[in-house]
Amino acid sequence: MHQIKTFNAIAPEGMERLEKEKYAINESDQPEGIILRSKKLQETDLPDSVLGIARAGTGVNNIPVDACTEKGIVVFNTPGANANAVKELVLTSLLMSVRPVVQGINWAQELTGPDISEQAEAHKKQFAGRELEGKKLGVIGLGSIGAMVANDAYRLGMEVMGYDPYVSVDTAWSISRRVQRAQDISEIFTTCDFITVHVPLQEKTFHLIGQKEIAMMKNSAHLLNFSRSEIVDNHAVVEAINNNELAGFTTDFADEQLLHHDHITVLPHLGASTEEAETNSAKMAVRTLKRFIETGVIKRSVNFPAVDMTFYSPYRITIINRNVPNMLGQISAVIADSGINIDNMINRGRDDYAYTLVDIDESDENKISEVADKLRETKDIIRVRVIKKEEVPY
Ligand SMILES: NC(=O)c1ccc[n+]([C@@H]2O[C@H](COP(=O)([O-])OP(=O)(O)OC[C@H]3O[C@@H](n4cnc5c(N)ncnc54)[C@H](O)[C@@H]3O)[C@@H](O)[C@H]2O)c1
Ligand SMILES: O=C(O)[C@H](O)COP(=O)(O)O
Repeated sequence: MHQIKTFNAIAPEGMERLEKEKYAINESDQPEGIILRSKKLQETDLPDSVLGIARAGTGVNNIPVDACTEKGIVVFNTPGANANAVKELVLTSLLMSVRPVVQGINWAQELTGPDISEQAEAHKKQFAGRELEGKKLGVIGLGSIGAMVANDAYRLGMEVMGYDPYVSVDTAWSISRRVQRAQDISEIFTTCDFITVHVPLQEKTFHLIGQKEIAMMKNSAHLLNFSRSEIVDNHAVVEAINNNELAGFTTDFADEQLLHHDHITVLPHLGASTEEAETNSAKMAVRTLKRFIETGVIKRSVNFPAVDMTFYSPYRITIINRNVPNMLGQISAVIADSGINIDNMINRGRDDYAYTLVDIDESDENKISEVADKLRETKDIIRVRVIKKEEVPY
């Protein structure tokens, strides 16, 4: 039985793909796999049993990824699975930043008397807004979300400029050629009426938008943050808005200093909270983790290379090692010295670590267990796993 632990509510459409005969959910404190959303794993001791962690979502800043890599724990996420949900909320927020819709709705609810309709007509002017058409939107980060926001904002009639020095080839192909490319991030800050940021939280994106960057923006600009709170310096935002140096801010991340401010809208991290996004993310996370547990195949990992090989042999050995010279030679030698024939083998490196799958033409479990122990004793090998090929019913 494979033991899985979950944190946060993971959509049942995903969890039900873990067959009851093979998987036990939240029944052990020694799980092989963890599935979670935004739970901060930094606050949890990870037992040695953990092989893989699947984030049903995109941001992995709630997972101690470097520590996991050192322990040979593979971390996965679900790229793009919730992008449409975030895009729709960003577009909603853009529209709400120019139309005082919520204020109008709340005002209308308070109306009393026999002439409600006349009162509404007489006072509607106070809720007049502006239009997005013809205004310029800057999109920082053209990944799954940024690319969708850029394309759809263009379709709404906005002029759109994007900035992403690391944009992937696939995403670059999906972006409308009418979206202008900024050569430098300052072009976005100095020329745009609306600026939305869609980058991961990393050391180099912490306070990517701070006092200096806000000072470059138009006083009439509106800033949106649906990425992570720490990417924008909220204190600098409040100061700038109070000094009329920035017109407004919408964020998906609650922070006390942002509350009860007329020009600041705070949402309770709702970007990915749609039925569709939760289902997509859960299904993708479960599929990825299940494949890794059952076959050792790695896909969509944020800390190990993608490695796939069809599993034909009776047993597979998976090896995580430091990416240093002659590891493959050592692995092959240990296996050959044990008299085991290698059917197939694949190895990929990523930064300081590498991952190897070795399919062996051997069914003697004692012999396989001995060779696995010898591999574990080899310098620079961090983790070794033996997987028995499961019978696939026809
Ligand atoms: N509010 C929510 O509920 C919600 C939902 C999903 C994702 N997110 C956040 O949004 C982030 C982006 O999500 P995504 O699915 O688009 O991820 P993604 O990985 O597809 O795209 C991120 C993009 O940012 C770019 N980038 C990285 N550093 C940059 C920099 N310094 N300047 C410009 N571009 C840079 C990358 O090249 C990449 O194209 C996630 O990391 C997560 O933190 C929030
Ligand atoms: O990074 C993400 O995917 C989002 O922030 C969604 O987080 P959630 O799964 O906690 O809603």
